[in-house]
Amino acid sequence: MTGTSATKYQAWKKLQSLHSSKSSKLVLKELFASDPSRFSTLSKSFVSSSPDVNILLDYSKNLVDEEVLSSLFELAREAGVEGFRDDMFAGKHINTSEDRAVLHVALRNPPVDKGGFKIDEEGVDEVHGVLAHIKEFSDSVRSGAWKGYTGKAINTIVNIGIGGSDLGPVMVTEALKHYSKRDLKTHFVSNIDGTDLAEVLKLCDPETTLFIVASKTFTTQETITNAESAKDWFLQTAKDKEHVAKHFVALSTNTQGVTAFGISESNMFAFWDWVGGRYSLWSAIGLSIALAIGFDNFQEMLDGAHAMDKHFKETKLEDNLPVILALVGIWYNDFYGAQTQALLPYDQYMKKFADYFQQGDMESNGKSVTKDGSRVDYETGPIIWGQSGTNGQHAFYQLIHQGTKLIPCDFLAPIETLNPISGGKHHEILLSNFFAQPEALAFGKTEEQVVEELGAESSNAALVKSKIFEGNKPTNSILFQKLTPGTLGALVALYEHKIHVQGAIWGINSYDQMGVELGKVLAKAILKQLGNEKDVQGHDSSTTGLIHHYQKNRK
Ligand SMILES: O=P(O)(O)OC[C@H]1O[C@H](O)[C@H](O)[C@@H](O)[C@@H]1O
Repeated sequence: MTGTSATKYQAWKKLQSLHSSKSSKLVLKELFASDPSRFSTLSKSFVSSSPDVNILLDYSKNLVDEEVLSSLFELAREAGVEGFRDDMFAGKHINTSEDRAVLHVALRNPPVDKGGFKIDEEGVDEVHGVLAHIKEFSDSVRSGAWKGYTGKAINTIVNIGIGGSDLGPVMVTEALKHYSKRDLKTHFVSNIDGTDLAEVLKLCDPETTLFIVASKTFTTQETITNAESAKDWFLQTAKDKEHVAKHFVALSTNTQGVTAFGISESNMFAFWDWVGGRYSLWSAIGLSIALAIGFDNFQEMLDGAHAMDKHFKETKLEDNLPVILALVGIWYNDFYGAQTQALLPYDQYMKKFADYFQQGDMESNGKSVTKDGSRVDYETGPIIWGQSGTNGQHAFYQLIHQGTKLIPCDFLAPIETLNPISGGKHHEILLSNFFAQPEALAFGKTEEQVVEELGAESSNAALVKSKIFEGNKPTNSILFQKLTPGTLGALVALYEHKIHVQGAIWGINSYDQMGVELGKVLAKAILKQLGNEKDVQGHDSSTTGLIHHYQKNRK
């Protein structure tokens, strides 16, 4: 079961020996040549009718054969992935270090009599009440019924939050911009750097701006400081503290912190400790999303995620999309030594998708001890990076094609564009690139092809070498129908569950984030010492030197 060191599994040992014995033979060109049905065998669909979602995962361009794949599925079984998944859905406290359930799936779960899972955990029965509150509030702001202190409707939303209280809403409001109410501007302030807030405030009118203070703990220094400064800015004009109620709402699990800040409980949208920050966009933290795209679209996103939850929970491992993504990822991460994983959406609306999963994946699986406290002797979470195609092609793809590093890539694209301008010409060009890149990465270009192409110039041996593409670079291609709220919900849930499966196999706790604490504690101690050179105590000479340099040179 999870908590076990992954190297102890028989299947892990088998995969190690398979890697040594056959990795040189896993050549995509040959694998495809010897099996004309490779695509149909190694591609799987996820289809939902309500909401309408259709996602095809083609994983045939991976360095795997039947034996490797079946050993990977054996690994998942041996590691107890199915039981661990069921424990999550049942509300067991799988976040062991914090003794918490992990129930982002409950946030998008319909009522049990409408086909939802039965989940027993305190707070789960409050989920639909909070959603109703989100609906009521977002409807009233969007319709103009909610008035600011001078009687004007709200036309600007500022979400103040950081990490999971920022990245999800930022990514989704961008991804679903097509569905948004354009006369309601949405801004996000996260950084403690005063520039972030100052630049956003320049775009705001206190009479028509609504601030959402989003913080699970309501203790996060950046968020509370930004929220206090926003309140001061607001009161410079509004004067009376009573007016705060019309312009500030809070999203939090900490009622006491919220009321101490001056926001009344009726303007607070609650969630629960079993919602991890990086899994919280489905909760009250999604209020800015509901405001931007309307509650019905927000609900459709939840429904799309729930459809993926059902797929993950009920589909056998071999046909289970999150499991497949997780296992091929482990193959490269732990046996080929790949350090990173690129997410490359060929959809401009999804330009923040990789940024979002940097926190989603790296904060979840950036761990080096197992749940039972042993140091792992294998690699855990990959470095996640990427950006929208085709921009990436003109920036970093050179290294993916011809560099020395193995970079597994996920390509994602919609079949239908939401903006078929110029008769759909742009989309055809975009998709031709989406098809071409994985093909080029897999099959490359041989020396013979280069020589033939170069003709007379082929006597220049260095030129020939520089134009060879070795190929055999692995990719997944994910083709979905259209970027609807339901589809986005399903895609995000797909990657969430991929992270869960990988964490289960590595035996680590994907649901705490102890690694972000130390820097915060040190910063608080340093903040107290910044006033006076004499107070700078207890640091190494580098840190002391840097602080003194700052103190001597500040104006
Ligand atoms: O929502 P908050 O409590 O303000 O937390 C915001 C963020 O704080 C930390 O950085 C955590 O590592 C993140 O997981 C969390 O999302």
